[in-house]
Order: sequence, then structure tokens, then C-alpha cells
Amino acid sequence: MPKAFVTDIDGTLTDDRRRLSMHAVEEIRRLVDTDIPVVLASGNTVCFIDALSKMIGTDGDIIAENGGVYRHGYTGTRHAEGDRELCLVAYQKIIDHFQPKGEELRLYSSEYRYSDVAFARDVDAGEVSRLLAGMPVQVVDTGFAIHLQPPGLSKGAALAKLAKLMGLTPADFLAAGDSVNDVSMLKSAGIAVVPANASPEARAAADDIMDKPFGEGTAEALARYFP
Ligand SMILES: O=C(O)COP(=O)(O)O
Ligand SMILES: [Mg+2]
Repeated sequence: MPKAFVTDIDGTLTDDRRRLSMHAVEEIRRLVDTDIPVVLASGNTVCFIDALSKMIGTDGDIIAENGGVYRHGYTGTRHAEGDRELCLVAYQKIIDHFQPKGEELRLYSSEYRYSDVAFARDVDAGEVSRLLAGMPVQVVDTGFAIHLQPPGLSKGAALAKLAKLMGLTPADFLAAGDSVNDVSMLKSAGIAVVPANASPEARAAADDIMDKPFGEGTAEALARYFP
């Protein structure tokens, strides 16, 4: 049985309308109540994940901004990595490209981010990638937002660092995710599971693909791997 659990949020604990699965929450609480560490790992912000961590009842071990930020416990040091200024320069280049065409971009919670820039999927992520080719910026389309993040950062890279702070290794974890931004975490975990809605990239990185989608699939995985 794995020693710990790390999970993506959007599309893995929620459905495609971002509605949280109560069944997945119940399963996570069962882990917490049996002293199994649970890490919430998302492209979203620290404050978003902290609120969810508090209301689910995990212990504040989090990975935010697709691995740009990680923290062990609510009172641990918030480790924010990479050069966000570069991502903001890249974002301005995108604005300059799309605005003349009448295509407006919508930033997501920029004032609460330390490492990346996230914006609405109102423009084509492939076009954004081509536009930024040659710049030291990763373009990540999670299915819920487009992220510009510094090179080398990922949920998997952050998991390796956070696990060390927790006295664990990534191989000690069961990992659950649904999208391309989870692949690095799925590949480094001891066991990788994905719900039925997972993207092709996430499915390719999984050891086990659940029959059920979204949070129901993750609840299914927790019952299976943490009986
Ligand atoms: O913030 C996003 O883009 C998606 O969030 P997730 O990593 O929890 O799926
Ligand atoms: Mg997701």
C-alpha cells in the first residue's frame, strides 16, 4: 500500500464544471484520519488550494502553480521558484499579438501568483506556443487554463522536493491526475492512477485507468489502493 497520496484538483477531484466530488472528499478524509499524508497539487494558486485543504481537512501540504510553488504544512516555508517577470514579458507579447485582432485575454488571479501567469483559454494554446517559441517559458494548457511558467518547473519536480521535506520519496506516493500538467507527477509516483476523463497524455502515464470519471474515479482509486 502506498505511504502517501498526491492529487490534482481540477478534473481529478472535481468534474468538468469544477464541482468537487463529495465521494472523493470522504475518501481523502479517510486517508487523513488514518495518518496517510495527502498532498493537493494544482495549477491553481496557493490561496485557492489552502482554502480547499482547510475545508477538506488535509494538513496544508500543497503544490501550486503547476509546481512553481510548494509548501510543507500550513506554517511551512512557501517555496516559490522561477522568474515570474519573464512570464509577464511573454504574456505582454501575447497581448500585443492578439489584441490588434480584437481578441482580449483574461488573467486568472494574477495578484495571488508567485511563479507563473495563468489566463483563460480564449485563444489557441498552440498559437501561443508558436508565438513564444525560443523564449525560456513553458506554455501549459491544462484544459482549465493556459499557463506560462518558468522552465524546469512541474508538479513532478515540486513533488520530489516536497516529498523530501516530508521524509518521503515520490515512489512512496499514489498519484492521481487528469491532464498534461500531471504527467511529470504521475511518472515519478510509485503508482499512477487517472480517472476515465483523463487526457491521452495522462492516460499514457498511468498504471491504472479508472472506470469512473472525475472525482468518482479518484474515489474509486482510493478505495482500491488504500483499502
Ligand atoms: O489551474 C489549472 O489550470 C488546472 O488546475 P489543476 O492542475 O488542478 O487541474
Ligand atoms: Mg487537472
